[in-house]
Amino acid sequence: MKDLFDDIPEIEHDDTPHTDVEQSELYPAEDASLADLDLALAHWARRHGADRLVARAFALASWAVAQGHTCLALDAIPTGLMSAANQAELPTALAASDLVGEPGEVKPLILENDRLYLQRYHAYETKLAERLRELMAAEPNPVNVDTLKPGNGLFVPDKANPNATNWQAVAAFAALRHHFTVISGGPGTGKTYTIVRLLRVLIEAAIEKGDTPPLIALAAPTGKAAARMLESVRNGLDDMDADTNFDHVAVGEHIPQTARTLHRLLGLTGVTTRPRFNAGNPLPYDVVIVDEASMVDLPMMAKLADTIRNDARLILLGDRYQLASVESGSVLAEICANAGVNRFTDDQQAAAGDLLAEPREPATHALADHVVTLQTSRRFNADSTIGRLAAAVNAGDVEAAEALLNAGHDDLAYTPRSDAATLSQLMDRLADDYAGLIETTDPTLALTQLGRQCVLTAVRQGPAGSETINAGITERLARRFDLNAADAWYHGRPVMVRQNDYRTGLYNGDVGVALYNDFGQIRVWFMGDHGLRAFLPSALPAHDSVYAMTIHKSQGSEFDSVTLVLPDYDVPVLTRELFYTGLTRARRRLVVFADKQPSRRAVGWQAVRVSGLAGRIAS
Ligand SMILES: Nc1ncnc2c1ncn2[C@@H]1O[C@H](COP(=O)(O)OP(=O)(O)OP(=O)(O)O)[C@@H](O)[C@H]1O
Repeated sequence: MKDLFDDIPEIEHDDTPHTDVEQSELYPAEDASLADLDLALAHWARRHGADRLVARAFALASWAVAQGHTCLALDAIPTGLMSAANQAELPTALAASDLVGEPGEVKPLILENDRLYLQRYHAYETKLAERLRELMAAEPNPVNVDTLKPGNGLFVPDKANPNATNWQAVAAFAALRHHFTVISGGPGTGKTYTIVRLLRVLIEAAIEKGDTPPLIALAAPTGKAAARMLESVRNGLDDMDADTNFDHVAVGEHIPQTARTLHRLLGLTGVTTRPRFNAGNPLPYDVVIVDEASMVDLPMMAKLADTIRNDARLILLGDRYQLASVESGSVLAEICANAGVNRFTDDQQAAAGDLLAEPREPATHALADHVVTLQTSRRFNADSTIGRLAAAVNAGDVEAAEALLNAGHDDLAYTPRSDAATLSQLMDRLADDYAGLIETTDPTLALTQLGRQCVLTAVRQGPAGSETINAGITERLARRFDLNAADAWYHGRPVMVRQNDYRTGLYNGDVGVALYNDFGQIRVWFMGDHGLRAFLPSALPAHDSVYAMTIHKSQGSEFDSVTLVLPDYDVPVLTRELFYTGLTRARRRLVVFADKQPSRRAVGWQAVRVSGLAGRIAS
């Protein structure tokens, strides 16, 4: 069988000097936002016969991907990147170019309905949509869903509202009846709770029939998220222990004791972009569950869907409102942002019976029956200000968000300033908190404190950036404890790993702490699946100090207490999704430092990523 990406040629890198094209001819100096890679692609196009306008379109298509879009919307090119006059001529130039093709053609650029794609991204998008449609079209072997029904013990009706639809049971129902399901929900809405019960039904059904129980894989986009997923699944199994009819041993032994990164799962651990597993060599698992799916970018999701056997189940868990992946695409949000969410076809409504409390208008959308959003957070009850703030931010309700911030509550404190003087006072206070790390010699205590609190920032640099806050706290601690400022490794230094490292088993986002041992040597301690692990500083992959981290880096992590610092000036990254993701990292207490104007703007501004995925899946 052919590999999904076999017929997509890479654009070759050509190192021959190219004096024939003047850089300034293509890119006036003010085009600072175009990166070297964008420029290199345009030069490649020029050398392969593209005129200036088409070469520029190559650069812009590459620029669009770097901005997180999967393609360039021709009707929304910033005039700073291409003049209106050139934009008017662009469609004719593209139509005349040999380097630009239609869908189905093998050309470096593909033009489809005013969207211009680098061919690879067009292929990722079309193949992913095609693969999801294939998975959605097939019906798995029937599993008895009676155990999900209210009163049967597995999904208990909500005491406050016993007659309402139990969306957790409906999510399990959807996943039992389909090969592709998305279970979306905010923090603590019971995504893992649902999955553990769903796996139990699948495993028990197989055991009862005398079949081999399903082979299950748990995976997440980052090592940190994978570790959290595993912990939640273990907790979920323990919770289920309260149920006397449950054979923990029989079920538990078929639930994996590891959760892997997607890179690991697919065998993408080298420098190659081609995974070891693909359509021709699919994953051996019967059920693949991916947590924190909002962080999965388009290329990874396409590769993942490609590896799922036709008779296996792919279940994505995540929060559709969170920040999308740093790379291109916002696959989860696109799948969830359509008329299919919590909507069911006639057929499924009949099968669901009283799982759906009231009859609903039958849905016809391609994703109907496949996407279920969980509604009730167990972490944030109705009185939780963090929960209400999260809802207001999601709804883009600036007034409600502001009222909550200003009202003052036990779980939420707000300072409407984030100027340098205010942040300096904040760093004084934080240095007091983090002094505990320097005073302890116990790695478990130190790591527990680091899991309890964190400062999250919108940006890395500048007065309200994570680098500045990290440096400020380090400086204060160095003064107070008379640390050697030149020594990067001081007792109590918290660090965060910046890249996946399969040699040490340390992953991007893992947090450790440096402590002197009894022999006067520094060791950096991390909590692994099987307990504490210590490393020599020189053995660590790339890392940074981590009193503060960016909200992007915090995805997939949670802390009891979060201090959220937004800059007092506008930055493009400051969007509703960023604010929501940052504030929902807090389990119990949130402290916000944010100037009024930028935070108002963030709540009102939703990030939009140009992509054709939703339309393709629906079509
Ligand atoms: N129906 C329920 N009845 C009782 N407790 C529940 C129910 N659903 C979830 N919980 C509890 O709520 C907590 C959060 O659930 P869970 O970890 O499954 O949520 P999640 O959506 O996976 O959260 P996260 O955002 O952390 O990924 C857990 O302690 C779980 O046991």
